[in-house]
Amino acid sequence: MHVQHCIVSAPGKAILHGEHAVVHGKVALAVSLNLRTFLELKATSSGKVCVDLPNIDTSLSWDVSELRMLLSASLGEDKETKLLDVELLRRLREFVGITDGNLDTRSMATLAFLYIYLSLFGSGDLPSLSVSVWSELPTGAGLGSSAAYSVCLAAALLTASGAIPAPLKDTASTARWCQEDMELINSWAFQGEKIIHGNPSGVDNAVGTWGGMLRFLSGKIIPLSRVPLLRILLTNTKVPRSTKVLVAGVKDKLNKFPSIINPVLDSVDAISCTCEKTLAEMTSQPITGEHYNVLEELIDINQSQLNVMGVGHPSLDTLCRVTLARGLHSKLTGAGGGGCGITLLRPETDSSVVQSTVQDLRDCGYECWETSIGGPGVQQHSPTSVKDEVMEHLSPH
Ligand SMILES: Nc1ncnc2c1ncn2[C@@H]1O[C@H](COP(=O)(O)OP(=O)(O)OP(=O)(O)O)[C@@H](O)[C@H]1O
Ligand SMILES: C[C@@](O)(CCO)CC(=O)[O-]
Ligand SMILES: [Mg+2]
Repeated sequence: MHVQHCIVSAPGKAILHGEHAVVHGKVALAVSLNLRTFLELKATSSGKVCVDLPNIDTSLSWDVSELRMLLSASLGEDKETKLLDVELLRRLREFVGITDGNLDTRSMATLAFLYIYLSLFGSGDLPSLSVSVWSELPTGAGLGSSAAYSVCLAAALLTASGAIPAPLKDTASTARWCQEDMELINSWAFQGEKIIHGNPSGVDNAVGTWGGMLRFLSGKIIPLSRVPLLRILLTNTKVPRSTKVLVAGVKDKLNKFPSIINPVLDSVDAISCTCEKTLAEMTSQPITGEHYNVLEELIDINQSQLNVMGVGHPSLDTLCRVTLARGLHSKLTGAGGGGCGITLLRPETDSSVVQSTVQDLRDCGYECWETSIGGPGVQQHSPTSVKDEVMEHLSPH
């Protein structure tokens, strides 16, 4: 089988409110970032499947014939399956050499790739191909790098398998899939997230697929079309952590103290709903300082709730303290336990205040970006439309 060459990308995300609570059926508000993951898929005739993941120093290849041995007769028949195929996953874990509890970056990324590749191509000839993925996002830092990776894998492999058409027409530089195709991409990306995360809510892959700002509740995705332009400072504390471990920790706390933790989760839900209402008001009425005061208070309360859930970290306390000393309010974003935080910048926040804050945070060893939010979801690119820097990482000379 010969597959088509394609380049796709998907955005990372920041969660404004509702991380962790969303895993337990509460509302989350999430927004795409202008930092993206790019994937290039090339057809080859080498009889091999090659994967290059430069962000995590990984370069692997397998003979198509050895991958075929992992398939059982029943595989690949249902391209819309919602449940993980535990038997395929068990074989892949054995093949990749993963023992239970092993969460290393390379194994998780390899497992997600092989699972989607074999599931989508398993019913026919397995094609030789090479896939390279490079991201502008920090890996494992709360900005949805696993979801952007999974969305890119799903979009490229579904397109290559012919399950969905390539949307890019002759002269266009970028193109997006239709709603139905995006739903299929999202459902396969969710499988990738399950492999990497254990028990994901699906909010991260939804933002990676659709982009923009979303309200997410129990798998239901509502795009928020009218949102004010928010200025956000992103800070990476560079403290490593694993989303899978943190999500499991909150579940343990909930099981141990249901009457204590359930009300916290309900309260987070109310934070997301109040934030959504405030954002809506900011697009239908003149924006006032009071709107920003409310957004700042919600950030402070939500950060305290996340600490109660056990997903805070001293590095994040430092972020909140350092920014508050400049009058700015911050919270962790994503799974917490280190990783990234967001700081809300008011429209009147002077660039000198932002610069001094960034300097204070750099002095703590952190990395900062003032970012624009609401970038497009998954898209296909023509090779000439991708920045040279990105192409250099995808196909180094
Ligand atoms: N560019 C990439 N190349 C290869 N693998 C990646 C890449 N980005 C993410 N991954 C995979 O995703 C894993 C990180 O996922 P994890 O969910 O822990 O963090 P995150 O998605 O960045 O944060 P959060 O889920 O809190 O938003 C890595 O261990 C790796 O397996
Ligand atoms: C911590 C969490 O709520 C967000 C991770 O970005 C996990 C999830 O929703 O899958
Ligand atoms: Mg993740």
